[in-house]
Amino acid sequence: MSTPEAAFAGPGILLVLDGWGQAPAADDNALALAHTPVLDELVTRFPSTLADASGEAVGLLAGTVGNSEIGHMVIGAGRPLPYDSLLAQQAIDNGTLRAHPRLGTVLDKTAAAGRALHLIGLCSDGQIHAHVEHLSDLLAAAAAHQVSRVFIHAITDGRDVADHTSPAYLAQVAEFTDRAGTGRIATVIGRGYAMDKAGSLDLTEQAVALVADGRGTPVDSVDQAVAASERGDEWVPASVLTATGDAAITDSDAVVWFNFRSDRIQQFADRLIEHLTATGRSVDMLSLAQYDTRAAIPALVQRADASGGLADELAAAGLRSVRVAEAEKFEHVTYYINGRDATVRDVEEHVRITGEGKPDYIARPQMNLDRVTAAVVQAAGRADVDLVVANLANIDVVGHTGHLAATVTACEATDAAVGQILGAARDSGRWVLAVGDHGNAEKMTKQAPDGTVRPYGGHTTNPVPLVIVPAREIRSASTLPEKATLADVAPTVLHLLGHKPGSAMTGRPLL
Ligand SMILES: O=C(O)[C@@H](CO)OP(=O)(O)O
Ligand SMILES: [Mn+2]
Ligand SMILES: [Mn+2]
Repeated sequence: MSTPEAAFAGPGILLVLDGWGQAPAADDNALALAHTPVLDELVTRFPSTLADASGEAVGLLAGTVGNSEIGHMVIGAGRPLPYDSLLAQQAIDNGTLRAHPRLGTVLDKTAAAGRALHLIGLCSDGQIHAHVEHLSDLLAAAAAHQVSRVFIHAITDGRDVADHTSPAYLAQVAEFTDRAGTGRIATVIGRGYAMDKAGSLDLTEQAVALVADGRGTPVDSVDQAVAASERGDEWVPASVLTATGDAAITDSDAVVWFNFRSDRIQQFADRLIEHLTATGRSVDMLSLAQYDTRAAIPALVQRADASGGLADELAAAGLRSVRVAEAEKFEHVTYYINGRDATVRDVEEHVRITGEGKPDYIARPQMNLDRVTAAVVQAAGRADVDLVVANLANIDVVGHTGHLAATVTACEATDAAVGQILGAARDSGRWVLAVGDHGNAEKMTKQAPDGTVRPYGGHTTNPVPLVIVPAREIRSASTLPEKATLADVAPTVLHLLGHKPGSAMTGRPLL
């Protein structure tokens, strides 16, 4: 491997622009509509390429949109990692999920005792947190083990899929139960409540009371539940299907969570476990994939090993890094980029920027970007810091609102922040590697199954820009390979820092 050119070598900044995808200019492309002189100049003036951030290139099923977890994990690991959604799908396809001994034991016990099985999860095919078809396999397993009382506690989406599509997914669930010959939808609630991860326990408690105690608005149909929301599928109020009858969790029941991604379901799982324990109910609980809950829940699919990534290499080389992000993406530049490892290594400093009050992303698309930027600039000015790792969250977080004008403002705010960070990098003699973790804001509409084009705040399969800004003016024009993936980021970062890629990394230095 060659040594990096002098203009590139040395301390640097790894800047993840969350949700920064590439697509041709169009009237639903917020990044193209926004006035972004800094980002525009970045990709034309400095070595840049497009990196794959979705599907097989990062460890997802082919054609699956990228997401922040796998995006940051692959950026850190320097190799694609079979993600939980892929592992769950493989376990379904090869029959090991429904034949899982842990599942079999729980189902047999439940059937023998005449107890109920509760299946809780997000009902859509967004494939970021869950896939509704995984529920179908669990229903088939329940039927095979003669569990006759099966209650589905459905969480509606509207974020990873177009809004107002939840009735179609709930109809699909009804088809699954018909086909399996067991199971009924017992409750419905929006993910805004059931999948809060901001610590808003008042929201989580509504989901807990619904599922554990059957406390919610009585409804005659799932459509009635969905129609009661004034803010789309994400905020469907806690609803109890009267036709299903009493589906509260009783002692010795079984609970299986079918989200594969932990971050947004773990707060609910934690609180449900605590509530059941406090009310003297002991249940058998399983989760599809591993959750980061306070009390461990046995999982049906084990996580891929993500060790040997950037954090381990930086620690081995004694290179100091400062990680900066606002609350929404803090775990991404710490826990996920470190390979789902919560250890804070001696050479790491973590800076979490929090705002005041409840964020309103449409009213304040700037979020707390000024403070994130200030923290990055401050860390960049420190001679003892080899690498600053930062996530600028706005493009993705505001993009999720599906609100085009607010997302355009978020892109413009990000552009100005990148401008300031580039200035600080020049002053401190640092290179900057800027990269998206998956697409989002470059596509703000989606065609619904009925042919209508609707606002869409979710992620995309588009590639992401990857740019390397040298520490000093370059004389010879360096170019990057035409094709890259997120797995190339860690090897490139280590190379720019004057080190070899880790032996576990399969990505390559791009310079
Ligand atoms: O907000 C989230 O939970 C997902 C979308 O469902 O986005 P991200 O992968 O960027 O966290
Ligand atoms: Mn992201
Ligand atoms: Mn996102």
